[in-house]
Amino acid sequence: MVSEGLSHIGLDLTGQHHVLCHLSLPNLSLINIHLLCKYVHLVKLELQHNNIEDISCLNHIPHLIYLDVSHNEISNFFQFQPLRYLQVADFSHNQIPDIKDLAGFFCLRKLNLDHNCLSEVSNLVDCSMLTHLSLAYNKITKISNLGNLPLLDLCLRGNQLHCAEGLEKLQKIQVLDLSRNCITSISGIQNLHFLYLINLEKNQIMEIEDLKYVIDLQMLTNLNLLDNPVQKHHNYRLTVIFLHRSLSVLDNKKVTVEEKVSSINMFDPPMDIVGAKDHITNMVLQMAQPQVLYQSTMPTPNTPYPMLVLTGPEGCRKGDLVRRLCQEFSGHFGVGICHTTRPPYTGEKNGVDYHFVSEEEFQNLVLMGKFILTMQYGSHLFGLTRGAIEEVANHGVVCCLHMELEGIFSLKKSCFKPRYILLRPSAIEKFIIYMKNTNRYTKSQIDLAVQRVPLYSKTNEEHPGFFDNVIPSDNYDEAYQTLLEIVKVYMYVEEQMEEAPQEEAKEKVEEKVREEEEKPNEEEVEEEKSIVSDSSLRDFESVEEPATAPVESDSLPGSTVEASSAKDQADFSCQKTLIELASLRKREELAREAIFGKKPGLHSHLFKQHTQNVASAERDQDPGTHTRIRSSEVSHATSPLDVGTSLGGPVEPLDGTLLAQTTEMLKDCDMGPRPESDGHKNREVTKSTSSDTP
Ligand SMILES: Nc1ncnc2c1ncn2[C@@H]1O[C@H](COP(=O)(O)OP(=O)(O)OP(=O)(O)O)[C@@H](O)[C@H]1O
Repeated sequence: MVSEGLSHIGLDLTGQHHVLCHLSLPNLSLINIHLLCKYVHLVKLELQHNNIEDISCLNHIPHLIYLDVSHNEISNFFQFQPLRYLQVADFSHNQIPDIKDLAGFFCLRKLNLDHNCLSEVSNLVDCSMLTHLSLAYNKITKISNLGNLPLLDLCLRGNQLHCAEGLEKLQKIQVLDLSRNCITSISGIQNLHFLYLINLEKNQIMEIEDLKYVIDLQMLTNLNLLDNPVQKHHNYRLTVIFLHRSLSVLDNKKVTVEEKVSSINMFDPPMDIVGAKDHITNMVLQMAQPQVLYQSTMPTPNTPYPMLVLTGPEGCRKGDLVRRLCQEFSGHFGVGICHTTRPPYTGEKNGVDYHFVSEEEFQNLVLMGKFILTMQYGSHLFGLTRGAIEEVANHGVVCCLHMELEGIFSLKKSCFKPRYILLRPSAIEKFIIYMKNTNRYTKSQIDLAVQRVPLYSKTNEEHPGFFDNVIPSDNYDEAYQTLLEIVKVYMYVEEQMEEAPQEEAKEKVEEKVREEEEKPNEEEVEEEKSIVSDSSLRDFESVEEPATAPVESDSLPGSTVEASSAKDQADFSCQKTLIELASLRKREELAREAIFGKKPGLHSHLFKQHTQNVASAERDQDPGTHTRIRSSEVSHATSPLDVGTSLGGPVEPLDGTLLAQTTEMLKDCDMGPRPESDGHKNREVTKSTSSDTP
């Protein structure tokens, strides 16, 4: 029987004789193997699935490298002289109650003691070559005595462990199987940085929180938490995938790219996703409501309603800056008052600083589709309603707002095209001191604000042009002065802010325009020349209209895609003669007056560019180089037209052509106002209007 099991000819230790060095005798019901004492040259011995109890004959086989005595009846583990060359030993499926001293087994690399009766791990610390140890299905209750074995692979499956403590020093370990135990906490594995596979199937891990110990394991790609209570958690899989970005297999199932993206979008969505979601939500809710035509903010195809938005981390005093600007230049700017669920700070007034509402009220407003954007900041909700902007626009002034970055990402998706100014604290220490000194902010608020400072800088770096300007916010007064300079340029308000001289200049221009209208056609070219040379006119039109390409005029006014910002228009507007500009401006004013039903106020001068569509439709291009204004153009503007007013004020004369164009434009977009005016602030129309479209 033995001779049949022998194989593999090799040299004996002297190197002079050939010997058969492998012996395999499995499944033979062997009980006594004493005979093997004579086979001293064996290096590999396989005796699995027999009935062997005594293996002391191994004392006589000193060169053994591989030994498999699994599935026998051995209870005296390693009761033989140390086999100093033994590398692989399989003693699984026996009845071994404890591990004897293995100090002499210098070369032992793999030891399998599965399915025995071990209640603890012991006597292995001297196995300085041991890389694979399997102790599955024993009765081990505690991981101990593993010292700093160079283990790469440890299996403790099917024992009675309650925790993972005791593994801390196994710094090289790569594969850890702790499945089928009663483990509730995996504390102890957090520093095993080479782990790439952890099997925790069928344990008692309850909370996602318990997984914090694996979060820092950068090499971990395969985690099995099957049959743990934690799996019942809402969004369990995406949560784990999010917490551990390098996982490629979770619960024996491949982690897909879609899951990775979804998990990030769910738990740490990029700002543009947050903005887009917020925008879509608000738009869908808005569309479920009867549609309203907002007149005051209604952009022409090329001219957006002017708005100014200050952003930056909480505590950079953007709110104060907005309020100060609007107070000092109330004729030009008005604060758009947002809603919030946060309680008012000392001195804050409802309806002035915010509309302070309860969470329930806020949610109701959300469901009513009132908001253009919402965001949760800290534990409070903030939101900007369409009405808040309209309120300011009705006064014919620029709407000023302040908000966090998420708000901007959402607002950028809307039809509004504000100017965005970033207030950036560069001296963080000073920023913190200011926040502390106000006694307004809690520590966590300060921490959050400080933590978000880099977010703004990063957005500014990664999205060039995202903010129109960046102002250091370290010094409040300097920041205000810089802001003033900037808004003058943006909003064309320099003249109006400095008032008298510009007003005069404006009047002069208007006078010239009137004169122009009254003059016979043939004199126009001459007159144009004289007006161009008028320096006061040049002052009034101090900002040049940039050169351009034609613009598509069939865009949906106010649509997310089409409404172009004043900034964008710089690229599209025509080079016009000064007289033409003056005329256009005049006619634009008249059109506005008709729509608003009142003098439009200064903000019509705050538009950065002018309605090129109107211009191209209205002007009569001379075959020569000059553009002529038909005298009829302006005189038509005096024909009275009965249009319902948003404010119920007197109806001003309107240029019929322009109104027809506007109505046509609205019709094109399926959003024409109802013929009968209801005299209310806003009129309902049947379809989506100038408000945002998702
Ligand atoms: N509708 C909104 N959308 C997004 N963010 C908003 C909105 N309204 C206010 N915020 C922002 O929420 C944050 C908290 O508002 P809060 O009024 O408490 O700030 P603050 O202490 O006055 O900050 P700051 O000094 O920067 O004005 C601020 O950054 C504010 O700009």
